[in-house]
Amino acid sequence: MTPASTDDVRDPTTWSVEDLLAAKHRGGHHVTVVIPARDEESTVGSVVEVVRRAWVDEVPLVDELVVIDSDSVDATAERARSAGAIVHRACDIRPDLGPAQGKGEALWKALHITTGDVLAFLDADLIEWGPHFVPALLGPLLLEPGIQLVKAVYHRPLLDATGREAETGGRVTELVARPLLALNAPELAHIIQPLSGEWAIRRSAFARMFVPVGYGVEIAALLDTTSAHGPEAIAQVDLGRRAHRHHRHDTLGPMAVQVMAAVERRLGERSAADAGVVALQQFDPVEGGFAARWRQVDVAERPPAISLDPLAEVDPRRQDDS
Ligand SMILES: O=c1ccn([C@@H]2O[C@H](COP(=O)(O)OP(=O)(O)O[C@H]3O[C@H](CO)[C@@H](O)[C@H](O)[C@H]3O)[C@@H](O)[C@H]2O)c(=O)[nH]1
Ligand SMILES: O=C(O)[C@H](O)COP(=O)(O)O
Repeated sequence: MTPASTDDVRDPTTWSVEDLLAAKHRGGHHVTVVIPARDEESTVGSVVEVVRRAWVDEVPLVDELVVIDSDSVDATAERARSAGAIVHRACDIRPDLGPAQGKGEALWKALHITTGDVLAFLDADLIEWGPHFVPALLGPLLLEPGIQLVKAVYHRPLLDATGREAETGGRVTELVARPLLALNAPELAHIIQPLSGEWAIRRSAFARMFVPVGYGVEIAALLDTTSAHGPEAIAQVDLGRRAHRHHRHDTLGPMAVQVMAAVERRLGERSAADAGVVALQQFDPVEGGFAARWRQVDVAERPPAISLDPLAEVDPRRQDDS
């Protein structure tokens, strides 16, 4: 097997926390970590706590730690707040813009209430991971001015019900995202985890993008960064190993639709996605045949945040300077 030797995969052990703090100070950067969370009461508290202890309390690398509560019906918000995060409900941010639900919506809404010029995203369902994720994701943005987007690379096991490693995970990655990139954007085929939920981006770049409200947000950010800045503006960082909660196969269908719709939009193709909602029909085996089950999959996109709020691209601490 060829090792992950693509030239752009950074080894985060080659920079120190002192290097990052110095670069952050020199560049006048303000760093925000955003954790989107929908019904993650069992894990969000520990994700917040680990980041807060390491990078807010002990080392001043992260200036703002925010959880966007994405329509949770469990105790996600309470757990995140008591672990030390600032918590906003996605639906309470700019309610004048109308309702939408999904992971991309949570990240897009974060643009309207956060202050960092550098944004790092972490999923809230992480099981195996570590505090090193944060400085690793931030490194290329703080140390290399030409980098706009940083994607995490990791070994991602598929865990069975007992937590045992059954095989390699990333089912939508392998069956949908990677084939789509091979067909339509071969200049991104070297991205090892195109759908990784752990990524970092400059506010100025993210605020200029159309953002799919659902799980299309990662592939859209990759394609849009490439269109605006070229593939060389994307760095990958090796984070080691990461495990998360797995979806059932049938709930990955809507995720796949959202990833495909985001790519189709960027190819300028007309498709069912133009309607904003795609009806996905799935089938359950029942006695004597199959029962159809319909899922309405939201493939809408939010416009660039700066088109609604010109200040969304500016670190709000600096707005008074102008
Ligand atoms: O409506 C939603 C759905 C999910 N999430 C949160 O988003 C993160 C990732 O969601 P999850 O359902 O765990 O996604 P994965 O199955 O892990 O999907 C992978 O692939 C997706 C498709 O590209 C990415 O968006 C994910 O970040 C990436 O981890 C988690 O913190 C969720 O709580 C929301 O905030 N709102
Ligand atoms: O990123 C993906 O491909 C999906 O989230 C599925 O991941 P999993 O197969 O590791 O659960």
